Amino acid sequence: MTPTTIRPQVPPSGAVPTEKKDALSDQLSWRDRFAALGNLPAFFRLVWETSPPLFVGDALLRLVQAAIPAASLYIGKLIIDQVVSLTKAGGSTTDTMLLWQLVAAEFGLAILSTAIGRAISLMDGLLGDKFANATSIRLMEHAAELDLEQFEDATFYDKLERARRQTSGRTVLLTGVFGQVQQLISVGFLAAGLAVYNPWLLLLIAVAVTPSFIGDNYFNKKSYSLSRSWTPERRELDYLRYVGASDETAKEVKIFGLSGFLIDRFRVLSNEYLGKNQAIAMSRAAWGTLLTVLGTAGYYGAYVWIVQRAVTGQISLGDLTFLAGSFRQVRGSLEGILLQFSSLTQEAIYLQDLFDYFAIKPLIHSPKTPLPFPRPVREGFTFENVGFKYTNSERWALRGLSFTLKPGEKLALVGENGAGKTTLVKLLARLYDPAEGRILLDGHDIRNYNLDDLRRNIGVIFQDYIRFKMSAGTNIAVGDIDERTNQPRIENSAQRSLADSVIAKLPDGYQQQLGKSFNKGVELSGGEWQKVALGRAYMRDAQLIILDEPTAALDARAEYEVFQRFNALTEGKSSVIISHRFSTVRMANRILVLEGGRLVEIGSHEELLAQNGRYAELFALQARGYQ
Ligand SMILES: Nc1ncnc2c1ncn2[C@@H]1O[C@H](COP(=O)(O)OP(=O)(O)OP(=O)(O)O)[C@@H](O)[C@H]1O
Repeated sequence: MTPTTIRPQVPPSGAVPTEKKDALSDQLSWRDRFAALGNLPAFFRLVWETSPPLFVGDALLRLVQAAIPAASLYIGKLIIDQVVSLTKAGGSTTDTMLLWQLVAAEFGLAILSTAIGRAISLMDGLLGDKFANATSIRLMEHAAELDLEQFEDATFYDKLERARRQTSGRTVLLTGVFGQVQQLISVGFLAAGLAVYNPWLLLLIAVAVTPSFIGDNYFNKKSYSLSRSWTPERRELDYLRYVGASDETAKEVKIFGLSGFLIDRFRVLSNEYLGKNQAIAMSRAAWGTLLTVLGTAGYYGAYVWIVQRAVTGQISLGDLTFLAGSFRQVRGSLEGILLQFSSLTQEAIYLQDLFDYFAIKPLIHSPKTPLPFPRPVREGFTFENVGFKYTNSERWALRGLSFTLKPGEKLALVGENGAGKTTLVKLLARLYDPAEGRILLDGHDIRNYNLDDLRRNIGVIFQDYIRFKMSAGTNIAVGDIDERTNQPRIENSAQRSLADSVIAKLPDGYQQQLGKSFNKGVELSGGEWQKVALGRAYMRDAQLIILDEPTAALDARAEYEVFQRFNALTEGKSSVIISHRFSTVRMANRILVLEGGRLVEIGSHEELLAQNGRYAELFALQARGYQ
């Protein structure tokens, strides 16, 4: 197996009950495997929901197909017996008639079997594709509900990754399970025929198939635990492949000459995995051969018994072919079922990943009975002793933060890198909830409002905004995606953010595909992208607009102009601006200075200069740079 097809796996963690299974994956017992089969009903429900007609059609066809082998063997027996009696008796026309009818029936069955086989693969394919699409959509829908914090958790990410892979691989499970049931029914018919002659034959079959089943099961378990323990590395391999071969990284990879470093790392990791996997594959092949020889010996034991009975005249020639054929088929099918059973349970265990992912519930959600969102906001947003720590960090990103953002106020956040400015903004938009204290809106905790209402009333443009590889118009419309067909509004927003002059230069104007990776796509400069992204803030009819340094790539004149216009255009609305340029910051009504997650100063530009504290110091530092 190449690294590309390495099963997505997860490292042990104790967060969710199912994770226990991860830690024990080396000791997957029969009980675990049977327990994993418990996922199948839920899986079938999902498949059924995908398309009831295809599901039923597939099942019915397989039922008919299951009966064909036994019927065909039985007709074969009748044909041979008929031929034998005809050769003995000289053959009358009526007897020959029956013979030809039997041959025609056998022919009919062969055609029917082929046709049904084709129809089944067609239905499996259609159903599998539909199921994969439906699951991908559910996956995205569920991802949209989850918290930002959950995405930043490595264990969660592994789970998401594995679930994502389930969507394409599940067709295998679908065909596998359907095929298993079909084969079981088929074996039932054939075994009934064998049992009529001698029930001991069935026991002999069981003995013949058990060794290779045990062997295969053992090796499946080994591959499973190997691949499961490899999730983090597999993610790293994916990441290396992306960094090593992507339009977004090509520039830096070239400049810093990183390709050798990346490829070496990839090679080491992938070879390590390959080596481990190869070892398992080789011992599996060796043991598999040995155990199959044992099984074959069992089969020939039974064959000898059948042949002997035919020679002594205890059974007819037709019986001989029927029994030998049935025995061979039952053995083959049973082996198939048992072998597939271990891979089936393995698939069912992987299925657990998908269900685990769907079972993750967001912690940030709307209350059952939300308060109506104030329009207009009357008192503003009040931080009351707010503290916040990222899950994966011991440090408080923000602590003891108290201030009020009044309606209509223009607030600027100032502080050195890592001071907590972006974190404050994320808390306002409820991307996270505070660990300590509360944030109030018009006197009520923001958790009491509908989450969508809150977010609809807050427009945030982050410093790492997304450069959608879509049209220029869509790149602005994402600010209020419901208005994406409202061209005047898009153009108006572009005008306000100064993106109109950028778009005017594009060959296809607002329809212009942005991003080089698409045909006829045009790449913008950093500053041009920012003007387009800023347009998103104007698309939205928000009461609070937050700009988290989205202007850093603008030249000084453009940034000055953007903020002058911003102040005029957001008249009456509250705004929060994060910028490291004091020429911008000083335009705000009030400036909030953060240091190490704490509020150290708050006031207007003049007040803070007069205080001669941290702000004055930072201001002087920057001013000196311009002298
Ligand atoms: N997703 C995260 N997980 C863990 N820690 C984080 C995360 N995001 C930020 N931090 C940490 O929280 C602290 C505050 O980060 P924040 O992004 O709020 O700073 P900032 O003031 O916006 O910085 P900058 O000026 O560099 O944008 C930093 O120490 C940072 O390392």
